[in-house]
Amino acid sequence: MSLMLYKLNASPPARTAMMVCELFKVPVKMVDVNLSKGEHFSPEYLKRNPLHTVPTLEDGDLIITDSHAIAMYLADKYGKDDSLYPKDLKSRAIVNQRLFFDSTVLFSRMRSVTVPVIIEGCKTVTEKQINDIIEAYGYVETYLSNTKFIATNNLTIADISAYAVVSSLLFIVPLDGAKFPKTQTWLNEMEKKPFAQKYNVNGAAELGALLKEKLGS
Ligand SMILES: N[C@@H](CCC(=O)N[C@@H](CS)C(=O)NCC(=O)O)C(=O)O
Repeated sequence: MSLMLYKLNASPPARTAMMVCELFKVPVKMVDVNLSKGEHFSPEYLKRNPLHTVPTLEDGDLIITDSHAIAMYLADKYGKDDSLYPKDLKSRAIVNQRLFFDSTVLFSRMRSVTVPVIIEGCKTVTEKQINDIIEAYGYVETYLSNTKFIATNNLTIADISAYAVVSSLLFIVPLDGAKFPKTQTWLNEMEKKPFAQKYNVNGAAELGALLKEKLGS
């Protein structure tokens, strides 16, 4: 039986889940949830996910409602080896930390812009929001100065989730490649990957266009 992934292409966490499904060749049926039509507030969707967010993964009677938890679960269930989500205790702890960094720093700084602009009709991005995003780029740069990828010297699921968000943040604050050269190189490398071409590039551009339209810029 195939799994169900409820998603929206413009959503960075949904794109993380989509890319992870692609990487692990998960037998999944992807279903669009149109947030602008309020489909995430339908009684059926709220029953599935009381947080009314995308992505939501359904695997039989198991429902997971966070992209990071989805990535961890799919890696454990479908990973052929442990390279994308190491089993070694210390490496796994670092990957987990970077996933939580994505959730609590990168994505939360993105959401602090997208909610007011897309949902509440705010027409400006404040200097504080811009500085917070630049600070977040600095954290990514520091991580990438210590290892080739964001958590270890190999690609892991932490790169997928951070990439989905950073490639979207660029539409709010372009990356200064001279100031953040490791981040620029990492982004370029990530963008070339087939899973990114298939499930990230267009969705990020869609979000960028939506932000531009809402900001009237
Ligand atoms: N921590 C969650 C965040 C998911 C999230 O906030 N998704 C946004 C779209 S990018 C959403 O569904 N927003 C609709 C809402 O909050 O009502 C994850 O990583 O999956």
